[in-house]
Amino acid sequence: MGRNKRRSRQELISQHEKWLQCLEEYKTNVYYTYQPTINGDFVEQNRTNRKVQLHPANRLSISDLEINTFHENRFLLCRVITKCAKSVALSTVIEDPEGDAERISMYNWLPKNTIPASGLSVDQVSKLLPIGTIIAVQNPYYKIGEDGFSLIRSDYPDQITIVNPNDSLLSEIEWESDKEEASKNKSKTNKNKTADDYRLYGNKYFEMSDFASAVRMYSLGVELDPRNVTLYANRAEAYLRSRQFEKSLMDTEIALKLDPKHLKASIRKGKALLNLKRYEEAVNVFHELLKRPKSRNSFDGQIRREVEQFLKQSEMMNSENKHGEYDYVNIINEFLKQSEIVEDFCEQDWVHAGGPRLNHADYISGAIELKQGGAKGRKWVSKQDIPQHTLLMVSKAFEIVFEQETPNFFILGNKIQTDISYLIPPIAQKLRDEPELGHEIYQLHVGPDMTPGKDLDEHLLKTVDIKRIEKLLLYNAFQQDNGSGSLFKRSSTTDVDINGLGLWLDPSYFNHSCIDTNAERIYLGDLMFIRAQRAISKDEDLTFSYVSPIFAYEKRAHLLEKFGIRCKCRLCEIERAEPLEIHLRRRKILEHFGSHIVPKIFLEQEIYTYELFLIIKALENMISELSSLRKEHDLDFSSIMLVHALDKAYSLTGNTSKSVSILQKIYELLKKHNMYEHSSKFALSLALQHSRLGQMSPAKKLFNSGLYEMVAPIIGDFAINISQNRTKALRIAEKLDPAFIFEARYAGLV
Ligand SMILES: C[S@@+](CC[C@H](N)C(=O)[O-])C[C@H]1O[C@@H](n2cnc3c(N)ncnc32)[C@H](O)[C@@H]1O
Repeated sequence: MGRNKRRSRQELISQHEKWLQCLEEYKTNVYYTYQPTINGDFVEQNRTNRKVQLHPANRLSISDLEINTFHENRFLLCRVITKCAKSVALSTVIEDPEGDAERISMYNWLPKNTIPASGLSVDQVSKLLPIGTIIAVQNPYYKIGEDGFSLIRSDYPDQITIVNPNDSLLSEIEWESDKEEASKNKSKTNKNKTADDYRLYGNKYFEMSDFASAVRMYSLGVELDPRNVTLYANRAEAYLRSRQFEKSLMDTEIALKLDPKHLKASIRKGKALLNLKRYEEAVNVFHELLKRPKSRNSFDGQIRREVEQFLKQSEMMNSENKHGEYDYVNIINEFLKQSEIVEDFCEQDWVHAGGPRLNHADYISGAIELKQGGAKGRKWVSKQDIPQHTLLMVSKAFEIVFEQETPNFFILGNKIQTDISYLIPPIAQKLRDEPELGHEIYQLHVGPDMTPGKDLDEHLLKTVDIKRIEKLLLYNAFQQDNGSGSLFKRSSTTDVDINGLGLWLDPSYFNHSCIDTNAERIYLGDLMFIRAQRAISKDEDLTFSYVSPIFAYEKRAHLLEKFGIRCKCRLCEIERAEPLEIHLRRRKILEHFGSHIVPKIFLEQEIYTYELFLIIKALENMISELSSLRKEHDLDFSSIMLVHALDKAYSLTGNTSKSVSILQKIYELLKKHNMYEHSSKFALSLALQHSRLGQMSPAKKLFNSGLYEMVAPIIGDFAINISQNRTKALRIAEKLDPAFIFEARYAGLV
């Protein structure tokens, strides 16, 4: 047997810690070859994934496990005692109530495409199953690993249930290691601890930002003295810091019952309410607080100013939430401020400060409603006629990961993009902290293989179900850089180039269409603003495009396939019906454009004058051929980028007059389809071209149109000929594209 024998708890932990250190140091350099099974998952044997009833009679201990045995219909109750590591499987060390420890490898916890090595840091991965999490491993398999030591293996995330500490399953369970810890503590000096001792311990942990331990200490204090107001008030703050807002609110309410005038408990109650999106109640709490006389409870100076600030914020969020009134100029400023690049003194480098998460409220217009319907499932529908550019919805991301928050690796030469595996750990953590959120998030579409959220029972809605989170992200996550909505991408001249991958709940019920959409979205940091793209009639299904219609059919179809969508919009139907030769020819032209012309024109490769003329000729021929391939000219989006390149090439030669007519044609096409994100750019380019030709009157008209088309999707409809409005629009445009507005000023258009 020798090496097969089970290792001690200490050996297991120290071995695992070495492994964690190795992962932290080498990150993606650890490369694994792997052979996925036919269905693509890592499944060792085609064993059953039958659910086991979590009844004490079915419980196993580590000492009951037999090597090479699949313990069908049994479950192992255990607790995580080390941080999780992720290579191919997620691995950690667990203990059972009897005090035995063993390592466990859990497969298929993160999507396959993140393997080899996902690039998630140890801390990010640890959010999946933090230390102390109690799990029930169903149908555990016990085996000898490649290193000759034993391990528990689980192949299906839905076979691992995270057990709530209050679950009745645990009522009879006593953890041996807790008893040992308690007796160790007792044998030390702290035999007669008081509630106040625990308060002080809690405060110490709090100062070290270990909020979970602080909560534990305050709770021990509460057990000794259930009427101790300070303990509840302190625990409320520790809960706030760990973003457990329901629990925080509950503690503030107990504290305020015991002492209705408790200042800190009241402030914390307001903060918890604000975070729970109960804005009006938060306003009332802060408002009441400010009525207090200045001297009371030393309620003046700094604290009073803080409460005034919170009142202001709650009032703002309340009005945003109720009336959809947002201060766009301020929000854009906040966004830019939080997107700034700052100096990292440790690394002696310049880095992004972190993603721009903006503190603003959600809003849903009363003119729309969520309905169940047809083959596409749930959908937003207009309840009345809605004018163009009306604000339909504002939504803050449930969770978002910005590019610069993830290490950008190159594995075998390919940049690994932010993918949904980065979102799974923070969402798992959020649901663990606030299980009530499961109600909302689990209603999202999860594809055909899983039970719909509406059919899940109350208990399942409160569990952390990794497989379900992965699925719902596959169908609902938005990539900000997918060709629509990323506001600052409109300009190649701003420094701001921050994209995130996020989950927005209410916007997830907008269905897709490539063209003929009636809604459009833009992002500012983690906020998504959705407006009516055109005038909408009563009872219309509301749609926006998940992928830009400017993408070629093949690319759109490929992206949409991931959502399980075979799009039936006008554009897709026409393109699908086109003969193969036309497809191939178009693809060939676009490929040639992408590989030969884009680098010269857009990526600023060196270019000689004679080359420029050759490129212009080639582009003219390509544009004319693309146009002849598409009979419905109002749907000829394929040459948009080519026209853009042609315009730039003409500008480089100094021959402006030639680009005007060709730009004009594309501009009209884009405007016809209300594609303002692109049309505004063409209008502004056209304005500059006209001004270069000395045609100031059309130049100014086009400049105004471009300005309107750029700004109206952000702030809503406005009369551009009113000077006050124009000034505001210019202020916003200047932030989005400072270089362009500078040029326009120089050309006398502003
Ligand atoms: C983000 S969700 C949209 C809300 C979804 N209808 C629901 O009931 O939850 C995306 C899913 O909606 C459905 N869907 C959206 N647009 C569609 C379309 N144009 N054609 C078919 N199905 C569509 C697909 O099932 C897709 O995976």
